[in-house]
Amino acid sequence: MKIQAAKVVITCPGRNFVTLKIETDQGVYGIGDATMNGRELAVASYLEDHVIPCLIGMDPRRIEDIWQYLYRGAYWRRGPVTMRAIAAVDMALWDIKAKMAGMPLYQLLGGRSRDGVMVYGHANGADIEETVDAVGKYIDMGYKAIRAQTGVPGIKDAYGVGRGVLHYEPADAQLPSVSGWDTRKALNHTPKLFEKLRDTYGFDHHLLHDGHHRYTPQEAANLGKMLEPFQLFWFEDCTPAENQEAFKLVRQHTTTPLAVGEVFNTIWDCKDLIENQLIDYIRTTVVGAGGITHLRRIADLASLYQVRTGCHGATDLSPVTMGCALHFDTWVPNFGIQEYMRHSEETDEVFPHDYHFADGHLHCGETPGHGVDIDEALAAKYPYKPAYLPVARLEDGSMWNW
Ligand SMILES: O=C(O)[C@@H](O)[C@@H](O)[C@H](O)[C@H](O)CO
Ligand SMILES: [Mg+2]
Repeated sequence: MKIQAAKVVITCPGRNFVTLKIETDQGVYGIGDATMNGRELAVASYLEDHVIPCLIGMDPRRIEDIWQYLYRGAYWRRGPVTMRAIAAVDMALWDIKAKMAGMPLYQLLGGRSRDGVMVYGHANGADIEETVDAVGKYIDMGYKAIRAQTGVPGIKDAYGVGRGVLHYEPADAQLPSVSGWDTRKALNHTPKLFEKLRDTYGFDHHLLHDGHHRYTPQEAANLGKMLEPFQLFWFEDCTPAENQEAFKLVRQHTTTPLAVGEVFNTIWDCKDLIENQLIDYIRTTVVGAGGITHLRRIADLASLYQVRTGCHGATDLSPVTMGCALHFDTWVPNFGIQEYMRHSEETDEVFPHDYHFADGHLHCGETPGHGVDIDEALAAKYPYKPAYLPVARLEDGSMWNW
């Protein structure tokens, strides 16, 4: 069996997606996601110019060997571009293998560990009242877990506050828009949001919060401590994690569970955090961290230390990643939660899929493969549009972490 052809499809049904399609000499094809929000064309070129020429003629059944070929063979290891390109190939090859086996992907991974995948949605609002209403809407839709973000008085476009209710989309400008940040104001405001949420809805639902890399370790520890009475499911990206040691300081001071890893690419980025039990949830996902083959390794390492998975699932991760993640989540023994930001209707039409939401959970389908396809004719109707994520500046103009 041979890989006969492969191509990259770029489409923008509301936001940009980069998709790899691998075709075999036996008529079976597989699909993989290679989207990197705001830097899409870099991965498309990496695949078209440097990966596809090597794939032609290879045996698509050799998933592990091809993974190692692309990782070791590049010499330049790791990084978001390389690992997304490898991830796209890996997803497509697992799709092909599962289609050939006539099984849904989770069966190949080891079979079902749970009936459904608990997901969390994004509730946000311009102020506390709006966010409290938004959380209520998610509860009404059946969600068991909800991430809550709110506008902060005096901060321009605080992180996580979108314009739409269900389809919040941060990458929306031809050039990066400038948002504001002020740690003091956020520290004053955020605990009030969670106090109000618990007063209004009680303690039956899981609540989550994303710090989006804004705090220093000491500030993160302070916020984690202030949030303890409200029993969060997790406090995410409380401080930048390039320096994994930084989490020691946070950990020493708070029992609020910590989640990190949506910007990680490999097991090496999370090794120290996991081995030192400095986090509770690892957020690496299929597209970001080298596909199913590598994500499985991260999850196995994490399981030794009682760290559970919490795959990133924002809208910039295409339905192809979501499909793969749901098969992974259905199997992985140390599953924690899955993020689920809904895609627009246009996106769902371009990527027909068999997963569905019911009762606070997502359920992968039983179609052989990962269950997500691409309608290329429809994709062609939505050409690529440059779109950047915002940047953040402090009041005095200094750059900060968005
Ligand atoms: O937790 C999250 O979902 C966020 O941190 C993401 O929305 C993130 O901002 C985007 O994926 C960036 O592309
Ligand atoms: Mg996040």
